[in-house]
Amino acid sequence: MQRLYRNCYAMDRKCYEEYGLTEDLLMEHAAEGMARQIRERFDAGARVLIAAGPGNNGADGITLARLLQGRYDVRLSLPLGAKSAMAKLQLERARKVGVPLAEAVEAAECIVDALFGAGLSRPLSEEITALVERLNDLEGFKLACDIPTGLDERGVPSPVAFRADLTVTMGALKEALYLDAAKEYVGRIECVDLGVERLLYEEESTTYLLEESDFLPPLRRDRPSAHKGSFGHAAVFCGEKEGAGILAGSAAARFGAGLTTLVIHEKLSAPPAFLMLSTTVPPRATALAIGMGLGEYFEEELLEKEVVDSSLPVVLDADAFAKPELLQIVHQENREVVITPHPAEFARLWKYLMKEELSVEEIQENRFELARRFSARFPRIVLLLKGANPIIAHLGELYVNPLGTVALAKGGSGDVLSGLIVALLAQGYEALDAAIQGSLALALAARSYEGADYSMLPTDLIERLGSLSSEE
Ligand SMILES: NC(=O)C1=CN([C@@H]2O[C@H](COP(=O)(O)OP(=O)(O)OC[C@H]3O[C@@H](n4cnc5c(N)ncnc54)[C@H](O)[C@@H]3O)[C@@H](O)[C@H]2O)[C@@H](O)CC1
Repeated sequence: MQRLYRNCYAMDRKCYEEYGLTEDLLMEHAAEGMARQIRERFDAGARVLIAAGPGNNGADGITLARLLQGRYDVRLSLPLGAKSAMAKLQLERARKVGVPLAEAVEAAECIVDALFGAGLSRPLSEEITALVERLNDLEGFKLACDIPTGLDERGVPSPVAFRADLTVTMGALKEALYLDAAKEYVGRIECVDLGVERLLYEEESTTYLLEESDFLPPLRRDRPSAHKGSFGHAAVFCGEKEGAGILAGSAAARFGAGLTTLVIHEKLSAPPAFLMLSTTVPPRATALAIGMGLGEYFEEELLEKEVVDSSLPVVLDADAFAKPELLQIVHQENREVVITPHPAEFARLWKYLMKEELSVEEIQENRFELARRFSARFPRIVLLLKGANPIIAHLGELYVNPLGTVALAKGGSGDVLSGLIVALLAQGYEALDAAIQGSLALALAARSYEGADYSMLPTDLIERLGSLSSEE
């Protein structure tokens, strides 16, 4: 797990005030971090085009030009000149070592975007937009300095933003790089130390980035005398769209629940043989999941009695967010509760609980902030806000999972996720751990799928659950 920050200003200040470092020193490390990435990828003589802006992001780029000059065929483009004091100083140094200025943007094996970073404060002009488009159209490897040009401090992209293969970010990881929309632009992300170890640079944070190594597969069955009752009993409500409930139930069984029952309204056509059926929650159930394909089958009274009045850990998903009777659960703060809305469902939930209308676009642009606000209002509830980079919120802390792939963009992935979470709740995991591990398992299962990304089925995910490891 790594820490994420809204910005690095306070930590930069600490470097100056407490550690006696200078801006110059920090910048040298920033540029050296980029140079290292380039040296690892390109032989001497390769052409490197660096587009540098007027501020300190540009100054990082100009410093990089100096570091590479002599070994590479460097071209430095300064479309807006050098304006900050550091940019001017770095340009003077770059000139002295003979860095050539590019008249126009020209083809290169490596293209570095150092136009704007953390300081982007207004929309890109037409001239810069056209420049970024030209850079995007070039064929070479694309490296963004700190933050791709065009992403604002939240990570919201301008209509045109630099599309990087690699973003080398300075000092610490920023939330903006992990907004869903930013995933189109950032490419791989590497963080560079700025003259002190990251441990000394970083301050406390309440936001974390999940990594592959955080995944712990469900407990192995290492007690030979154990029986099915030792691994919990997941009860999954299976409603109108019965496929959703069957997927969730199958995922729960595959992810280790000792018993899984589909709670149904009437007979199912052909449930998998390993799932049991019941019209009520079995008395020995240890966790519930409800909402996936639920529709209108179940009477309100039954839901109240079997789900709301129960104290069992519960996952609420999909249609559950359209049922006020089920949403009472969000106020049951002594219960293990995981809610897994996608942005449109979160909008509906927000309106109901917070009495405020939000569009899906507003939610997507402010995912971190809204997840924080939700958690401040309902601290005990575990929120898993779905998206390209799902955010899990609990007690004011956020956990971001960047590991999922676009292969998951298919109906049924969310049903599998609910199944994973309820399987872990049934086995006794706390809600936060169940949400984190379920989310990681889903992402790792998708990454281990070898077919074309458009072809993955939810059942492919379920198949892979038995062989997941964090080394994948
Ligand atoms: N301690 C530090 O401050 C460090 C800063 N570093 C670099 O400095 C960057 C931040 O530098 P700055 O704060 O100077 O910010 P930027 O260089 O990102 O941009 C600020 C400059 O661009 C102008 N500007 C903003 N939006 C514009 C727009 N749409 N069109 C035209 N001009 C626009 C501003 O007026 C200002 O002159 C970081 O992203 C990072 O690359 C690194 O060198 C590490 C240390």
